[in-house]
Formats: sequence, C-alpha cells, structure tokens
Amino acid sequence: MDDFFNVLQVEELTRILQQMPALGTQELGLENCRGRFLARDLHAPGDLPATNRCSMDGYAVRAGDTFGAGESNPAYLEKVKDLGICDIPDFSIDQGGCAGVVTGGILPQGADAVVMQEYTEELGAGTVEVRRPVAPWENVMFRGEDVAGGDVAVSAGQRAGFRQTAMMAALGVDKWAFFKTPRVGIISTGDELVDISSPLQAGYIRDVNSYALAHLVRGCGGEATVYGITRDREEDLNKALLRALEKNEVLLVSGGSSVGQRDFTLKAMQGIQGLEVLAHGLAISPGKPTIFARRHDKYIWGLPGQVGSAQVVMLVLVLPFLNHLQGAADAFSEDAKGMVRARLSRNLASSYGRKDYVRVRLQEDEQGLTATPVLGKSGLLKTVFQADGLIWIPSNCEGLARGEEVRVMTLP
Ligand SMILES: Nc1nc2c(c(=O)[nH]1)N[C@H]1C(S)=C(S)[C@@H](COP(=O)(O)OP(=O)(O)OC[C@H]3O[C@@H](n4cnc5c(N)ncnc54)[C@H](O)[C@@H]3O)O[C@H]1N2
Ligand code: MOO
Repeated sequence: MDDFFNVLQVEELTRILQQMPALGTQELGLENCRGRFLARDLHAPGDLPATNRCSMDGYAVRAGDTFGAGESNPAYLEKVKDLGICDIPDFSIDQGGCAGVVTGGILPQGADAVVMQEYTEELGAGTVEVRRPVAPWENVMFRGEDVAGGDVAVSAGQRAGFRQTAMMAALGVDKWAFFKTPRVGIISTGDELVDISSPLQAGYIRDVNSYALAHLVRGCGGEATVYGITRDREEDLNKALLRALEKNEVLLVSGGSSVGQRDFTLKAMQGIQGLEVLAHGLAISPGKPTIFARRHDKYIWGLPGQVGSAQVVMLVLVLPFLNHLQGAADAFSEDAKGMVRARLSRNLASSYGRKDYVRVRLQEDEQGLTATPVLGKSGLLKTVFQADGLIWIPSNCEGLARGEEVRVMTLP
C-alpha cells in the first residue's frame, strides 16, 4: 500500500521550511532574553575596551626601559604617580618613568606595558626597582580589542547565550529586539492511548509522545501546551486541531499520520479551511508518514505515532523548523552545534532513494570516537534511549562501510 502523495526528499521539505517567515519581534531586557535569537545586528556603539587597559596590578612602563633587567641587574624607574581604578591619567610616561597601576585601570599615554608588582620593589623617594623585562604590550588589553566601535558585536540570528549576554552588557545594551518564540500545541491521537496518570489495561499503551515532544519543544525555547489524547475519529481530531490552532503557531499531532484504516490525521487536517498540505510522506527512515501543512502563518506537523520515529523527526526537522521560526540563522545546517566526527563500527546497509537516520552510541578510545549503531524497531524506545547521537545515510547511497568517518548529531 502506498497512498502517500507528495512524497518528498528531506532536502525538498527543508527548502520549503526555509521559505516560511520568522515570527514577529519584540524588545526584551537582558534578563529575559536567554535562548532568544537577535532580530537585528548589534553594532558596537564604541570601542570595547574604550581605552588601553592594564590587565595586571603593577607598574605601567615603556617596555624598552626594562629590556635586559634581571635579578642581578634590575632597572630603576622613576614613579610619576599611583593611579586608582577610575583615574584618568593626565600625564604621559617618558623614558625612565613609570606609574603604579591596578588591574583594569587605564594605561597612561607613553606606556606600552605593565610589569607585575611581584617583579618590582619600591625603594623609596619614587624609585621603583624592576627585576624582569616585559615585552611591548605585555599585560595590556587594547582599545577595541573585544570589538571596534561600529563593528557587528552580535549578529542577527545568533542565539542569546551567556556569551552574547555578556557582550551586550559590556556594550551597555539593556534591551534589544529579539524574535518571538513559537507557541506549540501538542496532540496525541489513538484509541489505544491512555495518559500516564491513568491505570493501564491490556491492549492500551501510555501516551509517551505528548511528554517527549513537549520536552523537546521547551528545550528549544518553544512554549508547549499539551492538549492530551484525541480518539481515532476524524471529527474529534478536526475539532481538536481547530481549537489548538487558535492559540498556537505550530501544532504537533502524533499518530494516525500513515495510510491505515484508522489514520485520520490527514483527513482531519484537510477539513480545515485554507489549509495546504505541503508534504505527506517523506523519503526518510524512520519517519516516512510525516505530514507538513500550512494554514496562512500557522503550521501543522503530523508525526508518526511510533515513539522512535516521532523523536527522530522532531530532532532532524521539527526542532530546526522551530529554531527557524524564532529567527535562527542557518537553523537547518547539518554543521550546527552538537556535531562530532566518529568512525563507524560496522557496515550499514540502506535503501537507495531515502535518507536513513541511524541512532548510534559513542565510545572513545585512543583513536578517537567510534559510533556503534543501536538497531531496532522504531516503535521501541531503546534505539533513541540508548543512543548518544544520530548519523544519516544520504538518499543517494546504499550504505556506509565499517571504519568510514561519519558526522554524528549528538542528542540534546
Ligand atoms: N501498511 C503500512 N503500515 C505502516 C506503514 C506503511 O507505510 N504502510 N508505515 C509504518 C510506519 S513507518 C510508521 S512510523 C507507522 C506510523 O503510523 P501512524 O503515524 O499512523 O501512527 P499510529 O498507527 O497511530 O501508531 C503507530 C504506533 O505508535 C504508537 N503510538 C501512537 N501514538 C503514540 C503516543 N502518543 N505515545 C506512544 N505511542 C504512540 C501506536 O500505539 C502504534 O503502536 O505506521 C507503520 N505502518
Ligand atoms: O517511519 Mo516509521 O517512522 O519507519 O517507523
């Protein structure tokens, strides 16, 4: 049976997903921007640091005056002044001169290095003994060394992590424009499903997907709402979809996405006015019965019910899509964060024409990382549960050979 239509290659669906516009933007304070993507390039309003600064406590000197200095033949310099952390030097260091400085203080004009206090001694009457030479610009942070005024300090599409937050704080940016995060409604379908808090009778299974999908959505910054279980009835699912569409930009429906007797997801979607099914069936394993549909600026994913399949499709397509909606640059790049290289432990066969995602365990030895496939049916949890990452076999390839280098997308 193959009633799938629009069976797409993963790359074709990716191109469609990339065309979907990002969500709107909002201004956020630094304390609330964690994990958000910047909506505009942030240009440094001025040089950072704003001046040459000392990176050690000691004496600002002209490096040339210390050349050849040692324990047995120290250099002797005349101290002009002691500078405090906030002092703006109103003098210049001439040959043979020095100034007392503290870590972070402004380096006076004329000086081009700082000798650490440990290698000096004040002899009285303004004379400082220096027992070690310093190289030019040693122990100095340059004006504009972090970022020059006018340059892009943090670019649009970067996620605000602690490094971006630190940079914005240093530049005095207390608010910035960030993309909004998607609200994601999650629905499970199946007569056999029961919520995890209910007793389990023979023939029934627990709704795993609602919990796993919501966890992944929240982990990538989305706001997940779990709508629970809908029975295998087209009208019920249609109603549940309409209701959830009102409050969310994205819906994830798991189960019923295939072509069986009780697979109503597609029909329930098609009953929604203005909805356009852009994919039903993907050349991917696991995850073939994936559906992607759009209704204006809202999106519905139909995910396979099998726990492993739903998780793999989430990792390789839905999470990048959610990142794309919230403004990530290169959300679909296969070189995104978390990619490592490993050698494959065994031969792996694959069917030509579809992209296979194989779950692997990673082990490290003296030659580097080895990826060992965790094989099994995608209705089982173990293939993902026991794995550390995913590798993929491209659709134009019939398998991978033992010892081949593979890129591994590590699991979140
Ligand atoms: N004749 C064919 N049969 C199947 C095909 C096919 O092409 N032809 N595809 C297979 C593949 S591949 C997959 S994947 C599944 C996908 O089926 P559905 O998306 O329609 O999912 P269901 O039939 O509703 O469920 C499949 C399986 O997953 C369990 N399930 C469903 N929801 C949950 C949940 N929330 N938590 C835990 N487990 C869930 C469900 O009980 C079933 O065991 O179709 C194959 N069949
Ligand atoms: O696609 Mo199914 O998702 O192969 O198990």
